[in-house]
Amino acid sequence: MDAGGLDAAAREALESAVKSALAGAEGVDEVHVALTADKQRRRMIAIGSGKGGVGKSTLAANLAVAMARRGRKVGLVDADIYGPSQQRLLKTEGQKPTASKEQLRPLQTESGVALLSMGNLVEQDRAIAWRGPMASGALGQLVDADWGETELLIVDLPPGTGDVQLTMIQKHKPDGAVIVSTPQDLALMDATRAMNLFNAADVPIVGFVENMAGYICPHCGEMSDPFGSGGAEAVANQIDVPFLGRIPLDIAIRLASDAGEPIASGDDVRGRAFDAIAGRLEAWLAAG
Ligand SMILES: Nc1ncnc2c1ncn2[C@@H]1O[C@H](COP(=O)(O)OP(=O)(O)OP(=O)(O)O)[C@@H](O)[C@H]1O
Repeated sequence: MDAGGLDAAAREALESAVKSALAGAEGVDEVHVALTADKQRRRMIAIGSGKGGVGKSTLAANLAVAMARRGRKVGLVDADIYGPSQQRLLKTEGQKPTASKEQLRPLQTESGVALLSMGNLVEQDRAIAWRGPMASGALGQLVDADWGETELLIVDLPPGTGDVQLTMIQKHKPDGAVIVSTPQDLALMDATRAMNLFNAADVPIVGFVENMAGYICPHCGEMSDPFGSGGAEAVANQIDVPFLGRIPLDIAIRLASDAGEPIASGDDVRGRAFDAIAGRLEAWLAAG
């Protein structure tokens, strides 16, 4: 009996339903139920943004960690080939992935997420001045690595909507895309452009995330809105894409990232906003 996709409680319920249905049937002395789970296909979710610095890498790292904490086998590809940062966010600076049969083996991070970042493959602080085809080739090696049991691959795309991004999206065809934006109008225009890029490649949009939505003062805890708030949700509603959640601008989020321990990996309440988005992504994956 295939129990793929069922959690422990649902498996138990299925098992006892089968047992009670067969109990007492003629010729049946004992009932043994064997449940198998088909190997789940790997799903790839791209995290994109219309422009740089809006928190795409922060979201990618925290979402990966939050999904891993929800029991998923998660891998993270830092496709931001020109400015990789995941090696820092997931504390693997200085580590080098190994390779077998010409396939890279991802690094295992303390946060439970497998990682491949260009930042672990090229010398630190050396600008990567690659042309498009070389960048695409490098990305291919990261995506087609030996991801083993990984069920969910999160891809942190380079910022913007240029050729490199388009080639990546067309070639590797993610199952869905999450778009990050800050609340200002200009950033939102860029986010809409990013959405069009995915639409052009027939990649479904999982939804929009608004980052740096309100500033929480570390001294008094009061919230203010330096960049405004609610813009991404309004745009998402206007263009009829789901709104996945809002992350406040909070110094604790940056400090945790800089320390290589994404805030979603601990018990800090400020990690909950990422977990809520992970819950929505989980629901999207379950529906697809
Ligand atoms: N919600 C937040 N609160 C506080 N700081 C944040 C938040 N989100 C991101 N940051 C910080 O803002 C900076 C930019 O974030 P990040 O690197 O994630 O952006 P990005 O969109 O991936 O940028 P890039 O274009 O360089 O790839 C980082 O220093 C990060 O720690």
